[in-house]
Amino acid sequence: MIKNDIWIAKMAQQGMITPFEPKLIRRFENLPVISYGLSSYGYDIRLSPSEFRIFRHIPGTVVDPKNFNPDNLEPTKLHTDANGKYFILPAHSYGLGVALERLDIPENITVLCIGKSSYARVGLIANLTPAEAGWRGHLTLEFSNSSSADCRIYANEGVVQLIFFEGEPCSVSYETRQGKYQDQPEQVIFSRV
Ligand SMILES: Nc1ccn([C@H]2C[C@H](O)[C@@H](COP(=O)(O)OP(=O)(O)OP(=O)(O)O)O2)c(=O)n1
Repeated sequence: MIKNDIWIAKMAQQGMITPFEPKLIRRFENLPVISYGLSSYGYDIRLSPSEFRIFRHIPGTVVDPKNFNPDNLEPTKLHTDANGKYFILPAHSYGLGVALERLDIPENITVLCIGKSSYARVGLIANLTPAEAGWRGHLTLEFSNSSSADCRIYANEGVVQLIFFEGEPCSVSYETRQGKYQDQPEQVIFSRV
């Protein structure tokens, strides 16, 4: 069953989401922000200002998830203006960022990471991915700008929402099988095999 705000707040106190914001924040220092924090049946995490990378084509090469070449993912600059701190994802491009929050997923919970409507409305698609039972770390977040216009993506503000589902206890969790993306730090982690 999908977990509610009461359960999410209780588990966050035990370390499931760090830092944790117990209500949905829509303004910060009197300025509107892309919302983050606890919602009725989920939690909206923020984009870390630490790093954002954008795919670029290197003529004569093909991106290989089994043998990833970091040259294909170029770091991009963090900008600042009166509206906040932001990265720019160019039109029709794909970029990777990282979550500001550290997660520690319980052994009987699966998390779905899905997009926020405000970004969906401007053409920014967050790739739909799971965080598995027993996984810990900072999520690597994947975005595609499907519109023909460059788009801002704000750091320190809401970027992706998490939905928590409880299941019967599993026999092998991400922790017990020692998954390769366990304990991700607050930086973009490339595809591995
Ligand atoms: N946006 C996301 C979604 C997930 N993860 C982390 C948490 C997941 O538990 C872990 C593995 O996710 P998948 O099972 O989708 O990845 P793979 O199947 O490719 O890897 P593995 O073989 O480790 O399961 O990656 C992440 O960093 N960023």
